[in-house]
Amino acid sequence: MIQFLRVTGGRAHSVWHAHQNEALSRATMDNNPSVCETMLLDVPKSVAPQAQKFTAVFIKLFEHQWKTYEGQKKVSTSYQYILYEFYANSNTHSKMSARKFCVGGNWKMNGDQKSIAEISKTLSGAALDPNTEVVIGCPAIYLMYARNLLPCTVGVAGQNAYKVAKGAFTGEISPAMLKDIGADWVILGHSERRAIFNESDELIAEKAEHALAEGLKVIACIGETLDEREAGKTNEVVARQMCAYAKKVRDWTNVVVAYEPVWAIGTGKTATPEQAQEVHAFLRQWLTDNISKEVSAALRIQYGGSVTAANAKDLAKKPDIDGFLVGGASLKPEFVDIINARQ
Ligand SMILES: O=C[C@H](O)COP(=O)(O)O
Repeated sequence: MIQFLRVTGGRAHSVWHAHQNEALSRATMDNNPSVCETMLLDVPKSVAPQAQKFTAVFIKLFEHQWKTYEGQKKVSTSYQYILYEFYANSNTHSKMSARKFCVGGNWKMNGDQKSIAEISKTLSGAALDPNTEVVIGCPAIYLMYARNLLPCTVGVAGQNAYKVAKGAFTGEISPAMLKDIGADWVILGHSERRAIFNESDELIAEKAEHALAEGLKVIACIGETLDEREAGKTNEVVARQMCAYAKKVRDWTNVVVAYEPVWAIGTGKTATPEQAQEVHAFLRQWLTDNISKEVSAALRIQYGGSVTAANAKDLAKKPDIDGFLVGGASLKPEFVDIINARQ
């Protein structure tokens, strides 16, 4: 991927270079820098759509070049600096985008037909970052309704599913049923299921095993309580929860882990980006040590717990945070900004 982006970036830059003289002379003739800017911005769009993320860098490149062209000085120094920044930026971005950012909205036991229609309208009318995968965890009774209203690019998740396909399990739903009505994901092991409905690590792992076998993708939740954090047991707790999943999950391709510190859920008390990153980095290392380097590099780890539009951007900058699982804010228009946090 890094090599691909280097090549793409390099190719886009070569074409930019080929156009810059013409652009600058046109701008000079017209005495109008915007002519030059328009021409240069067209280059990455036409040559390398994959490199559109670097548009901001091209604007910067243009600005520096224009200033130096006017002043006829330090052209090569600023040019080298900008190129350095361009490639540094490319590498950072490629590392971050190796795992597709994934934002889940967990509506929990909220919503009715009217509010679901409104949220769906907001999401349908918004420009959602195409580099972010979006999944909505909807109450089971509204899943089909939401599926029909949400943009087709948005996945739909059940918030629970039992560990067998069918039978005498009054009140339960199965992964097969979720798939049958168009859901492609299921959220399992949420702390509310663990605390209120007494779901054990083992039951949650069995549910994950069965859901994966039925072809659903799984958001596998983990996270420590406040007491556990204060007792210095955060790593021990999340490792125990991961161990339970690992006993049942053979193929991690369709799994996203959601790290949700229980003390941050619905409390307005978000983990700082540093606190979240620390646990995510621990999980990444745990995956390397206990599963494989490949799984560790590819598995997406979401952060959940009082994520809002105000804190999403800073959290999203952390290298091991690959998305969010959002509760309250996913019911509001600000969910769009959370989806677009990496932009
Ligand atoms: O599944 C989502 C989490 O429980 C976070 O909920 P929250 O964003 O309302 O804190």
